[in-house]
Amino acid sequence: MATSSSQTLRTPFLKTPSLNSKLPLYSAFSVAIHPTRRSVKPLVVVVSAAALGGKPTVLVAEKLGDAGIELLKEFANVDCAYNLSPEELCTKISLCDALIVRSGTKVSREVFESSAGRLKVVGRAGVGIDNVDLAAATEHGCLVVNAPTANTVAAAEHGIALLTAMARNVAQADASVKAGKWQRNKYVGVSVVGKTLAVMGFGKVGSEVARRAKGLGMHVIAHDPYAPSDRARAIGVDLVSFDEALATADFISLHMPLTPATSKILNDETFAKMKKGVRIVNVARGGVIDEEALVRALDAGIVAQAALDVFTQEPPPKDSKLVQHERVTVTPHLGASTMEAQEGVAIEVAEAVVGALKGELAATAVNAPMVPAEVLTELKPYVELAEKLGRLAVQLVAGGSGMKTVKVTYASARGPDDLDTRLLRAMIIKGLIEPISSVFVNLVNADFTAKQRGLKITEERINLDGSPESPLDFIQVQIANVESRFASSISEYGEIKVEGRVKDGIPHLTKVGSFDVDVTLEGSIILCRQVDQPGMIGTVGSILGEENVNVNFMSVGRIAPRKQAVMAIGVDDQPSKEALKKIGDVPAIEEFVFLKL
Ligand SMILES: NC(=O)c1ccc[n+]([C@@H]2O[C@H](COP(=O)([O-])OP(=O)(O)OC[C@H]3O[C@@H](n4cnc5c(N)ncnc54)[C@H](O)[C@@H]3O)[C@@H](O)[C@H]2O)c1
Ligand SMILES: O=C(O)[C@H](O)COP(=O)(O)O
Repeated sequence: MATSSSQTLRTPFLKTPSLNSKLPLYSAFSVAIHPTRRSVKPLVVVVSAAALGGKPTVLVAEKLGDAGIELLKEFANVDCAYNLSPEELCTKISLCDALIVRSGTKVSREVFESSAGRLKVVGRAGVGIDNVDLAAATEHGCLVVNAPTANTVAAAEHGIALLTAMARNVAQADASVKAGKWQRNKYVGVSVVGKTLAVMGFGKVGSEVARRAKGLGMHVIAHDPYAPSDRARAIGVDLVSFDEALATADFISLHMPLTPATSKILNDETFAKMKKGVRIVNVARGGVIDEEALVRALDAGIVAQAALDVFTQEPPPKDSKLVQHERVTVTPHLGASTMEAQEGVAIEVAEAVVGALKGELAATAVNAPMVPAEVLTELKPYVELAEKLGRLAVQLVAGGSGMKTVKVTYASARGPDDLDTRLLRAMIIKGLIEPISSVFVNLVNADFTAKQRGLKITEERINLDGSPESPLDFIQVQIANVESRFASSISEYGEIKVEGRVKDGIPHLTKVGSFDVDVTLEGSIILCRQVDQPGMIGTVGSILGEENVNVNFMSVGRIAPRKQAVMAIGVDDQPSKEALKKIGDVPAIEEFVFLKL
């Protein structure tokens, strides 16, 4: 195998722009850490900032706390339009960059389709995102953020309020007194002290309910297949199986999300496993209970009482047997409705939406992978390198040869667990796909978009010896089974190959095919293969100079002196067709290609 050497020529008149100034808006990012989260896990969000030319427009489709509206107004045009029909929402959305909702608005696939790519972020001013079609959001590259912490206490307090109100028949007795009656014997309640409460779903709300219930003197158990046992131990709660929870609880309080696995998790079969006379509280989601089965369980005396804040259909039908049931206490989805919680979620969601529109990280993104802040800071220049290598590689593919398999190699001295490559992979996919399609690719939809286009991305690591100071030594992108517009970019194994490194914080192209080169990945690049001979740099340089095209970097990689060489020229401006033709006409130049970054 021929070895190649390289010589680098940096034009002295060129000043190196700062990395940030070179970052395109659509890939700009920074770090945000949510201050109130127990484990701080910022998320990377790479969001189009197409709207940043002017002020973006945020549609607020449900009542949001004033503090959140004020925050949004500092950055965006805010359109507050409540009670929109699904059709009105679809019409309006095409003019909006962001949408903020609570649980009352269905953000369906049609909404994303109607936005025609303009909608970049959906903010859910609360926890549950079951009213947002997450798959459709991801497919459309739309980030979904929520406000996961600010209403936790409100929901837990409401759960406790319902539990105690139910136990003492407060709502029924209140209605009775207002109807002019005085029924002291009818409304004898039950005490909660010493009773067993099963908290189903031991997350944020569930654990706060458990804490409060312990304060009421209840014996608290919990079922949650994913909850850490040390959190339960710290609160003095035993984690038990689903069946054990059902069989031993006097009260059951539901706090799991509505997912395919939890849908109608309380049904005829599971009610039959409960202790006779059990009391049920639901401030999670209506859909976790089979509501007809609950009516049957109430009528059969299995369930003594239920207190419900949430329903399968909201608002529930007026003649709902469940709502009208004498032993059922209901509230209209008020769990998060305290002054404090609404101000909190408004600020939490407004900050996340504004940040996402600016292309920053969102700590509360629900459809983008997590990348810890420190990893992100380190990877920043490599993120740019990854995207540009993808852009270069795809432009080398000859038209009509298709692109099915891409292999990415990361060479690093870091241990395998010490390098998170998801962000890099997403940026390579962005670089590969955007130049050949109208699809906007970001961290949210990169893997999906690649899969949809039948593009198989395989990743490999080369473990290097030496100091693991920098996260990566080089990144290599290879496209297999294609022809190239620049034959010299085909490696000895028959694939298009480009390789790059970060030098002094700047991404460089360091290999094309089997040729070593060295050119900064700024502006655009001309690659020429020529017979190595004196005067070539000058000849091509003066053709570009005559055209007033600024050359920012040049390097020549050659197999051996006076044999074939690849010259890589970084240019700030796009040369005219005539200039490119003149370069092609230089007798010693065997092939050349112009690549836009
Ligand atoms: N009524 C309201 O106004 C109101 C307010 C806030 C939250 N909520 C709802 O309360 C629920 C909990 O919210 P959160 O903030 O505590 O969420 P969370 O994500 O912090 O907690 C949910 C917990 O449920 C667990 N879980 C998942 N699947 C489960 C299963 N099959 N069985 C048992 N546990 C399971 C998870 O492991 C997690 O610990 C959500 O449905 C949310 O939408 C309602
Ligand atoms: O999931 C939530 O945060 C609660 O159900 C609150 O919903 P809301 O914002 O519609 O009150």
